[in-house]
Amino acid sequence: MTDPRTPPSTAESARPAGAVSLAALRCAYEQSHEAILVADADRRTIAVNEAFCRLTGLVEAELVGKTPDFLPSVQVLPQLQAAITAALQTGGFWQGEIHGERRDGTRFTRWLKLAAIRGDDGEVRNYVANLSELGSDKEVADRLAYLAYHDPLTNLPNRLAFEAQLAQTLRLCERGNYQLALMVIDLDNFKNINDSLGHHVGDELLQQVALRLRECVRASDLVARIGGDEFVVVLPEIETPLTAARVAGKVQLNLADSYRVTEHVLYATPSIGISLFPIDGQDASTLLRNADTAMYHAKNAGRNNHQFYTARMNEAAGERLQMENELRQAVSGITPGHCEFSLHFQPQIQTATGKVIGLEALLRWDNPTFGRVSPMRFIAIAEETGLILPLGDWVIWETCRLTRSLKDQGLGDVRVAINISAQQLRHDNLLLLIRGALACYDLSPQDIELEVTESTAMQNPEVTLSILDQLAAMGIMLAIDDFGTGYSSLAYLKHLPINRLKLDRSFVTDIETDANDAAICTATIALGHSLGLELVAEGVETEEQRDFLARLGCDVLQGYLYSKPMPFADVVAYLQAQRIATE
Ligand SMILES: Nc1nc2c(ncn2[C@@H]2O[C@@H]3COP(=O)(O)O[C@H]4[C@@H](O)[C@H](n5cnc6c(=O)[nH]c(N)nc65)O[C@@H]4COP(=O)(O)O[C@H]3[C@H]2O)c(=O)[nH]1
Repeated sequence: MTDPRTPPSTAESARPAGAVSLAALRCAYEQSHEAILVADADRRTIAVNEAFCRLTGLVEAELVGKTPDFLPSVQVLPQLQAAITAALQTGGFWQGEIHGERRDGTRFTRWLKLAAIRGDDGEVRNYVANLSELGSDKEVADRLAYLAYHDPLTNLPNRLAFEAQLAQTLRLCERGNYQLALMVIDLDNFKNINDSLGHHVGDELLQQVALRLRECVRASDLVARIGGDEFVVVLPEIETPLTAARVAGKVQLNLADSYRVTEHVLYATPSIGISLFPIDGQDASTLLRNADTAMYHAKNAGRNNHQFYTARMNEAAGERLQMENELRQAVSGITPGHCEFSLHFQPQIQTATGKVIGLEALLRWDNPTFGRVSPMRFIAIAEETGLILPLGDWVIWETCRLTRSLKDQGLGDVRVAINISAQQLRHDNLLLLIRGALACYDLSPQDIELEVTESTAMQNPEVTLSILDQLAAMGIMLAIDDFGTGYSSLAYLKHLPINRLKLDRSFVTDIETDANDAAICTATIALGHSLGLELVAEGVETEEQRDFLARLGCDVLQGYLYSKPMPFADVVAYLQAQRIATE
């Protein structure tokens, strides 16, 4: 199959050079029934043929030297204009249906083919626009082929075109004994950007990414968009895997640069998975599956990196599936007598007094097959599968039950913080659920606090704001967790009804040795205070960190220096010991 982006080859390319005179070409151009416009590299009209003048009702003299763009009487929608520009830059060609108006006000519809003509140095010399009637079998076929094989946003080949071209390239590689590399590229953070800044920003970002990707590879390499923020690059005939690694490095570097979209400066680093033909697969679907697996490993390895597929990764994928099944069973098997989940609690200490003023509830999962599984791991799976909703409900009810138990033991002067994930926050029943659990255990809203991560708070700002407003109106304290790791700005946060910022532990860890981290902590504490927020530092492990944070005026400290998260029975003993010590 031919790339539908490729302009149909001219008859000239099949003839010996010089066989067609310029005069003959001029004549063909003049007598063509199709309206033709030729522009220079700055998109200023140089010439139009008679058919063009007939179509538009304009004369050549009115058009020559004129911009904007190719077709003065044709209205091109702004989105279409961006797509045309992107297509001309990436593939040198665009075609599609357009609507225009003649001088007399009547309207016309035509099929436009637009080609960028480049000189030997690769620079654009001219643009040629060709407008033909819709409706001939050939045009309809061209049009359908174009739409079927293109991603309309970036004008890159779509998944269908990619699969067909990859299959064809693989046959050539097989015959020629060549190696081929397939890269799956996923944008880190794209969902965040799309959710928080809107689809139009997301769309434009994807168009810019498509352009940068094309710039990273040769014209003969295939670049396609196969899903929302998922792109693929195929490098045929590579000598060694090192070539693929080099290109991946280049893609990382290029894509990691900032993007300017409307008034926003954005960052969207890539996670890249690479599979190689023939060692990682002989056919398109195996290669794609394996590159995808490698891409997930790149994401887990901290994003913004590339990973080559290895057979070991499939074992890990198998393990991931098994864990998902176990988690599903564990969630559905929660009964009063049997539960693989439990809550641990970590104290929060008031810096000024050294008193325990709060606890953070942290979920634990002990599974017969996997043993104790880190929440970083199983919560990610629970979020991907939707299991976080029933699991999160359980955490809320269990926290309230144990908070009641603390009160009954005379230890009720601490507020207990609960982590809420993005899906829970946006689920209709959250408010009802919290009201129900508080009422059931005879607690007041001030007995608990909800923590949402910075990135959760940034998603769908309008919806988030409305939910947080309702929670705040109930009298529930709200904290932003992992602060400093996401995209938010304090300017946005000041509109949220929050009480606390939790400084991410990655900044606290190196607070004494890393000047940047110290500066971030200092600035965040000062700015947070100026917005009337309380600052909580997470991950305080040493006395030096404690003293440093105390000097900066951090209000509350939490970390191994005071205590690791502990089971409920231990927390009761801990609080009792604290109480005796301070009495
Ligand atoms: N190295 C070090 N680590 C410290 C220190 N102090 C506390 N930590 C750890 O830091 C994490 C703090 O919780 P988080 O930021 O909310 O991060 C939590 C939270 O995002 C998530 N999580 C835990 N429980 C729940 C839950 O019930 N619901 C939801 N949605 N997420 C939860 O899992 C994450 C990890 O939880 P944990 O493994 O319990 O890890 C906890 C805690 O054990 C320290 O001094 N040094």
